[in-house]
Amino acid sequence: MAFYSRVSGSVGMITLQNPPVNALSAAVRQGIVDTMHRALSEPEVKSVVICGQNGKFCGGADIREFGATMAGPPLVPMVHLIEAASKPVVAAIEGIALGGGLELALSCHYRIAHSKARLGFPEVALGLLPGAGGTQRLPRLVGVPAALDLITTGRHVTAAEARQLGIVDEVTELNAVDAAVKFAQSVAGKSLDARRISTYPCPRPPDLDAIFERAMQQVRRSSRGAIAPGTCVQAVHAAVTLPYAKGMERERELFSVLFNSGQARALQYYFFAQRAVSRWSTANGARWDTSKPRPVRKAAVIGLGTMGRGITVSLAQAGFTVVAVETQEKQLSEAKQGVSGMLERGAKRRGVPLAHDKIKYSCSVQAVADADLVIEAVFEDMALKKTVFQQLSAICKPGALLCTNTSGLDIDELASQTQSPELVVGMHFFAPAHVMQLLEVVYGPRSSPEAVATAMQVGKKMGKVSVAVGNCRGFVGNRMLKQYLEQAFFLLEEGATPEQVDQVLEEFGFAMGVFKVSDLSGLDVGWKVRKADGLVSPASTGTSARIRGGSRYSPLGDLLCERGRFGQKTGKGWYQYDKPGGRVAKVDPWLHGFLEDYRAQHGLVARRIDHQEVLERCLYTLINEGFQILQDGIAAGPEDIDVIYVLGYGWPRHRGGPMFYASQVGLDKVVERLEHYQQIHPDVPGLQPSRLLRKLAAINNPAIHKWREVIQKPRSQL
Ligand SMILES: CC/C=C\CC(=O)SCCNC(=O)CCNC(=O)[C@H](O)C(C)(C)COP(=O)(O)OP(=O)(O)OC[C@H]1O[C@@H](n2cnc3c(N)ncnc32)[C@H](O)[C@@H]1OP(=O)(O)O
Repeated sequence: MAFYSRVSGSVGMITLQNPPVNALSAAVRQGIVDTMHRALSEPEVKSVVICGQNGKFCGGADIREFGATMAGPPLVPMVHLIEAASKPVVAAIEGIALGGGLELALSCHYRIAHSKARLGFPEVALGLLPGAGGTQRLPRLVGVPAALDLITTGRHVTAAEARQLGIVDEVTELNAVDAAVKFAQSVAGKSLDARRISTYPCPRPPDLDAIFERAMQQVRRSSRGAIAPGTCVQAVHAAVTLPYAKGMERERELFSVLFNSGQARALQYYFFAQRAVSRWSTANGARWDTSKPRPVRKAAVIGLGTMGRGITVSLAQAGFTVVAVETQEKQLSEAKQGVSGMLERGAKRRGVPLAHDKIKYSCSVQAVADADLVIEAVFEDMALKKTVFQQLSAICKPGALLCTNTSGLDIDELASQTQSPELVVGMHFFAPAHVMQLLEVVYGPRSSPEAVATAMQVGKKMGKVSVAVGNCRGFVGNRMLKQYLEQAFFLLEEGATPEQVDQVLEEFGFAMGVFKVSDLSGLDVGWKVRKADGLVSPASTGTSARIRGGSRYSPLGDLLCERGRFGQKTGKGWYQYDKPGGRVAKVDPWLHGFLEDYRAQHGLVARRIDHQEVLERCLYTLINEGFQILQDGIAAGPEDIDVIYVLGYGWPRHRGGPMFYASQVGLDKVVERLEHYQQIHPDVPGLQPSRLLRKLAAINNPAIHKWREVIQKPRSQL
């Protein structure tokens, strides 16, 4: 709602009240309309201030209402009522003015912002455009290039930048509501003719066509199939080419297309999914609201390879004191240089102070003795990790949390090397660890709720989106990825090429196809793991080179590694590069010949594989494993999986994540297609639909938020 009060005798004050962000729900919109009428009808009131309760102006339209039937007064007539008011209306912007909140502010005649406020049009991230006049008013106020930038990227601007752009009239370090009241008194009775943004002509720079062409090219490059950014450009174009009223009609038409799109539904689902994962729960019943984290001031990192360096930087930037350990002098000195460079670049980019003094380097593991939390980031080798955990258990102070950055090894096996297995958890960062937002916090059967809560809290302080997951080979992300990779290899055996598979996946919206990613991360990484698992050679002589444990296996990746083709780092992998370390993937005729020889050697006849088969086999097996993970209680809900895939594996956000995507395709269709491929490839277990997937499909595809009711709680692992 919005409540009305009178301050200093002549100022009508309208306060938005809808915690936590004063979103414009039906009740708030109704409240604004009612209180505006009241302020305009009271003769003593000479001017009006609109503000938000609890230091937040307004977070925009109430996203929770988007799925429901529209109730209450619509936003557009509401903002027109304010702009047309005969008394000056001043927006007092504290905290945030986002989306519909900024549109509300732009309909006011003046805007006063607190210096810490952030303003923006983030609708594009929800698959929308600013549909309450934002696309028509902003270009009139700040010009076309700045409006295109803000509306198509959704970026938030500081109060200082908003002042520079002309979005706000004044910035104050003091109480913005008090400042707005004073300001409102000072403009009472003044003409409002020059203050109604909708009456401004839209600036027309001479190179207008080129500006729009560039904007379209830019969004096409960055949007990977998302429709909202390009539609935002079209709406701003209408502001330049049409009179205001017609521009508003065009904005409404374009908004309606987006609002009713599957992409908007996916992005809005994802918005809430990303917030839902912080309310974690584990298979044995521990929960975010009943588990208290331990205080962590001093952290330590063991092993300063690529991952360890990124983790060190991220911890230091988050304000932790860090002990960084690398036992070899030479590697330690290289790591120091590497970390310093990363910190300097980070400080420059983010305009924050350098965090060098937060880090102490050492060659000795003893240096971590008084750390509250230690993250082991040595090579992915169980024997080595076990030794490190035995050492840590002997050295660290009682109560210290011992974490491993393994990307898939057994957390419980590591915990069993220590005297306090309840204090062992996985903290699986994604490369580059100081950039990537995702953190899988992996609890073993013996990890205490307090240990999970502490790792989740540390991740949050590091600016990560932390997702709590159970302990199994590959956890959530890499376990699902295995199925996806496997299908991609099988498709090559059957007649596809890496570029064909990648093109299909990139058209779907992945930033890079599976083979390009594999070249980027290094083919040798998976090879080492497969070797350690004893997969690289057939179990016994006489067993087919393409069978392991009775199931189909493709040795293609192993064969490339045996030839020294590790991807970008060696200049050759699934593609060729102009030099080792080169970035531009080029089709490699050698690889095509190699695939032909391989097929001939194994009696495989290449066939034409269409787009649909590539997509279905790669995605549906990955999704199927996701259902198996839910069934096993490794992830608490589909949101956890979707957030992991969007933030860690480049799944296109406008498709919501793999589980949401499956819900949109229809679970019965996913089952049907998996069964179809399973009949053709009975030796591929990943094509066998999981029990949970079948169960959900059989009860008529319940909405994704209902799945948790069907997922059986696995028995406690404790
Ligand atoms: C005609 C249509 C015209 C306009 C369309 C729009 O206005 S669309 C909405 C545009 N606004 C946004 O996109 C803002 C979205 N919110 C945010 O970016 C952040 O929440 C925000 C406001 C920067 C605050 O961030 P913070 O990290 O402090 O908190 P958190 O994100 O965890 O949010 C706290 C809870 O508030 C809920 N919430 C936030 N914004 C909205 C909203 N616009 N509508 C409804 N609910 C919102 C959020 O879900 C959190 O609640 P939770 O229960 O944890 O999910």
